[in-house]
Amino acid sequence: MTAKTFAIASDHAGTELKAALKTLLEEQGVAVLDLGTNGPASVDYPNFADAVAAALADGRAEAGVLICGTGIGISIAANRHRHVRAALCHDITTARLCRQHNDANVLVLGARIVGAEVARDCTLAFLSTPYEGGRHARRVAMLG
Ligand SMILES: O=C(CO)[C@H](O)[C@H](O)[C@H](O)COP(=O)(O)O
Repeated sequence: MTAKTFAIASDHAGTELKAALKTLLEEQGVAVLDLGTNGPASVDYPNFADAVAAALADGRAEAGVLICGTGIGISIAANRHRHVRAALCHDITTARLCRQHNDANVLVLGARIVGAEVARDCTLAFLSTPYEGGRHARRVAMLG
């Protein structure tokens, strides 16, 4: 992943994890565009998936991180956008493989499912793993 700027967003279930991952990304030299939410008030995850998708579409960011309680709802919402390949990851292996095989451009995490350390590992793997291309390129092209 060669992204210089990551867009990051969560619903109310993911604000604490979002803050931790924002710091982690910044420590890795990545600029972070924080698209909310930033408080405990209950919000609707599709709006935050749409915000990250818009940031990718207009070039404000090259990659994203999305967080909700399970990661499921916000993944479904993000993947309705044709330019988004959002991967819900639960471990370092899926975070690595979604980059190598799927050229995922959005990492999705479930804040109520994975612990903070696993989420950090997933983020670092996502950030450091390049897309392999080759046989995967044909398949990824079929997605869009
Ligand atoms: O939509 C979800 C499941 O795919 C997310 O996990 C949400 O964060 C969750 O549904 C929010 O639940 P809450 O009871 O309203 O906090």
